[in-house]
Order: sequence, then structure tokens, then C-alpha cells
Amino acid sequence: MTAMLEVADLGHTYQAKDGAHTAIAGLTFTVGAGELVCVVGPSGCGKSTLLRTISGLIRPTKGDISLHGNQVKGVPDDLAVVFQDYSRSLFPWLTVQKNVEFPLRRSLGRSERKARAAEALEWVGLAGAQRKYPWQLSGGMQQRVAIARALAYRPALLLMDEPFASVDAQTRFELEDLLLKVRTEHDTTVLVVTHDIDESVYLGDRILVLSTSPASVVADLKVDLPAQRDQITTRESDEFVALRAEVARLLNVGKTSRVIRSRRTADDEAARWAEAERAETSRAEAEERATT
Ligand SMILES: Nc1ncnc2c1ncn2[C@@H]1O[C@H](COP(=O)(O)OP(=O)(O)OP(=O)(O)O)[C@@H](O)[C@H]1O
Repeated sequence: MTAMLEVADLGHTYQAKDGAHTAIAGLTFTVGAGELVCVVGPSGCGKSTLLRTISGLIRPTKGDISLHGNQVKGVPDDLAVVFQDYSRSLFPWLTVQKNVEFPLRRSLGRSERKARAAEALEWVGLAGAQRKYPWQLSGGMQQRVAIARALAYRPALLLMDEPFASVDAQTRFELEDLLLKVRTEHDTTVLVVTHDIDESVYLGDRILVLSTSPASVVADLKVDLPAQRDQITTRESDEFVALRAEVARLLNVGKTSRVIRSRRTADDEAARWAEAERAETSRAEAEERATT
């Protein structure tokens, strides 16, 4: 499988008034064309920083990112992002149709733009809502509009930052299935950040488990579940349950790895002191022998 996205030794350190803060360090992974990869990690570990660097919104302070072979230096043309907060990402004064057309305004003529938007709204089951305004729709429907807007753009890579975290559980299941359907039908490459372990197993072809900040990859797991997933039978399967437990265990490892590292540092320090003490004792003994 050819790599759509290559992230190599990626690091980012924010410079703030109260000092420097390294959010991610040594992140290395690839995402193949047509793959759906989920990223999970402890709160505040640097997931959004990772997405911001991939989307070209911030320049990483270390490492490289390439999208189908081209180094990411600014916001790539063929990348779309869906955020958690649909209410802030849609324009309330534009109709659903106009919201979906909006990112295409510079690249396409009017009739093509209209056709693309109508098609994308059809994909997400909102063909009848074209003339409505976002505030006339439920939260789940608004997030469908945001997904349609991203898909209408036909991105090489779709980045999603906690896309279903603001909707109720039932709508979340529907949107997860919608994402699986559209990525299969349109062969879209997707990178999804989620806090939800079950969601990462349900959606992913692979799961990247990150450590605490500065985030690095603790594990890159292949999800060996049948491609056709079902909210009830898939979640009940032994494979699903085992993988969910594995991700939870690894997240715990991710949470403690830096503590373990610092405990190791403390052990190393103690060993160095003991070694110095031994050397000093031997030197004193040798001196004593020489003078007697
Ligand atoms: N602009 C910034 N300046 C300084 N530090 C920042 C900035 N943005 C993020 N950070 C810090 O970098 C670390 C990672 O933040 P980031 O938002 O990437 O984590 P996250 O995993 O997405 O968080 P969450 O799980 O809460 O969504 C945090 O400690 C955060 O405080």
C-alpha cells in the first residue's frame, strides 16, 4: 500500500511567555492510501498539535510531514478537516447548500460547485435539507453537513478531530456508520483523533496509541475485524473486546511511561551515587594501605 501520509520524527515545541513546552516528540508513522487510522492518547498529550502540524496550520519545530510525496509546508490544497464543534465550523447565515459550496468557491465554477455540494449532501443523507440553515438542524445533522463539506472538496486526506464527541450516543453510532460508508464508497484516506477507545476499534483499520505529552507512538495496532462492521455484533465479538482491552492497557502504559522513565532516571541517579561512593571508599582504602 502506498503511503498517503508520512510523518517522520515529528516534534513541536511551543514557545510561551512562561517558557517552552514540547507537545509532541519523535512521532513517526505512515497512513496508506484508502486507510482509516484512529489516533488515541491521554488528554492533553498533543493530538490536536499533531493534527495542526499535518494540516499545515503550524510549522513543526522538528521532523517532516509529506502528503502523497510532497512535503507539507503550508495548508495543503487537497486536505480537509472536520472539527468536533460543528456549531462553530458552519456559517449560520448561509444555507446548508452554500455552506458545503463555500470551500469550493475559488477552485470551481458555479454550476460544478452546486453539483458537487448536492452530491455530497446526498452521500450524507441530507439531500432534502439544502435550503435550510444550520440552526434549523439537529447537532447530528449539522455534523453531517460538516462532513459533506469536507467530502465535496474530494480531499486526498480527511482529518477529523474528535468529530463525534459533541453528539448523543445514538447519533454518534449513526455518524460512525456514515463515515465507514463514505470512506468505503469513495476510497477516502482518513485520520481520526478520538478519546473513545471503543470508537477507535470500531472505525479503524489501524490504531495509533500515543503516550502522554510530549506524545510519541506507544503502539501501532492493526484492527483485524471484518471490513463490514455492525454496531451490535462487531462490538460484541471476542476480537473487538480483546482489542479494546489491549488499547486500554497500552493507554495506561502511555500514561505511566514517562513516570517509569523518570523513576528509571532516579534509579540511575542512585546507581551513580553508589558507584561514586564505592570509588571513593576504594580510593581511601588504597591511600590507607599505601601509608601503612
Ligand atoms: N499554543 C500553545 N502554546 C503553548 N502550549 C500549548 C499550545 N497549544 C497546546 N499547548 C500545550 O501542548 C500540550 C498538547 O496540547 P494539545 O491540545 O495538542 O493536546 P490534546 O491531546 O489535543 O488535548 P485534549 O486531549 O485535551 O484534546 C498541552 O500541554 C497544551 O497545554
